Amino acid sequence: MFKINCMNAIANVGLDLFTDNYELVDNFNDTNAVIVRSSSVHDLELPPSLVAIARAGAGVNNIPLDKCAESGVVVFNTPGANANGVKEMVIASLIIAARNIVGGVNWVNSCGPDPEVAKLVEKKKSKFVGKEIKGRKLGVIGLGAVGVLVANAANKLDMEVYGYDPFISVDAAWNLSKYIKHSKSLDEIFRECDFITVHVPSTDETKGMFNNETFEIMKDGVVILNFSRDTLVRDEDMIEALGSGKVGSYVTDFPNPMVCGVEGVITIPHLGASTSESEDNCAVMAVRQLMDYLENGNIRNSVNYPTCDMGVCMQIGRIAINHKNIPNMLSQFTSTFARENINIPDMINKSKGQYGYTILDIEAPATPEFAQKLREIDGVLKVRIIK
Ligand SMILES: NC(=O)c1ccc[n+]([C@@H]2O[C@H](COP(=O)([O-])OP(=O)(O)OC[C@H]3O[C@@H](n4cnc5c(N)ncnc54)[C@H](O)[C@@H]3O)[C@@H](O)[C@H]2O)c1
Ligand SMILES: O=C(O)[C@H](O)COP(=O)(O)O
Repeated sequence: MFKINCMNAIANVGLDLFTDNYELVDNFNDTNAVIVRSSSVHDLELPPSLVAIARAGAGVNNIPLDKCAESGVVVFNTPGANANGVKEMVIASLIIAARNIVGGVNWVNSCGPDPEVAKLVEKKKSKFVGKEIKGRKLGVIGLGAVGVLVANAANKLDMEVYGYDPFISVDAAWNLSKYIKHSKSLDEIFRECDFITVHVPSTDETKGMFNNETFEIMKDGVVILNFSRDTLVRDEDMIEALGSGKVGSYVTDFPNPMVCGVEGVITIPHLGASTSESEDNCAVMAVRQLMDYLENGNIRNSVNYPTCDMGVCMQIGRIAINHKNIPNMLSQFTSTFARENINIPDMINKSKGQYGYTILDIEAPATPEFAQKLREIDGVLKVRIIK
């Protein structure tokens, strides 16, 4: 029986995939696997029973990836599963910002049940004249699952779209419309664009990429959309840039005490992926990946361990080993079985950065004694008996 702890509400269509061999538990401390959305895992002690964390979503900055890898805990995410939800929100936000819709709606609401409201609206609506997005320049920073969809959709709305992503994947490049201008530098995006939307992960490299220096390069009145993470923007610099008119409007999906209520900021309560479709997609993908890992040892869409797929075990036994990516691991694993005269008809060994993963199918039952011998090898982080 596998114990699963959901740290956030996860869509039933995903949870319903769990068979009788799974139990949903409230306690993080003796769970085998966790499903999480944006709750932070950083300050939690990882229990020895924990083997995997599935992020039902894209961003994994709420999970201590290295600490997990070091404890043999595989972290998964669900690439692309919520991208359409975010794309639609970005397109809505482009128009909301260009047309001062929030300002107009707030003003009408402030009129209360005034019997003259219809007349008043016609008299005062000129205060809320906006601009159309057609023909205006949009810069898309990060052309992954979300960025590509945003770039293509904005192009179909007749915007002139510039895209920047020095690490673009082959798949993303294939999916990108030929009408997107390829920017080779961030400066080009900053210099040329009327609207800039950012779709990169929060990392040490992307942290604070919107700051006084980069605002300096931008056009006056530029509109910035942030559906990635608040860490990408240096808030004090943003507030200054809004005050001086350098930035015309800042739409962010990540309210924090610095930007909430500041004039020119449109704060959305992290709703980019909050659609029933995105929630369902993420839940189904997260649960399928977890089940394949728990039942077969296979890894798909992990952010801290390599992709590794041996299908379903057709041999008598299977053992999965999370370990450091260092010399001599494999020979130590195979000799553990050779000493007992046990054949290994199939195996796979993959690595990602500092970490490695090996699945061994053996012609004998995988016993706790074997597992213990493997655990004692230097560099081994976790050993699981799959079958
Ligand atoms: N607001 C929401 O609800 C919501 C939903 C989904 C994702 N997100 C955020 O958006 C981010 C992107 O999501 P995604 O699904 O497109 O992820 P993704 O991994 O598919 O795409 C990220 C892209 O950013 C690129 N990139 C990385 N560093 C870069 C840099 N320095 N400059 C330019 N490009 C860079 C990568 O090459 C990749 O193509 C996530 O990491 C998450 O933080 C937010
Ligand atoms: O990174 C993501 O996938 C988004 O920020 C969505 O987060 P959520 O699952 O908490 O809505």
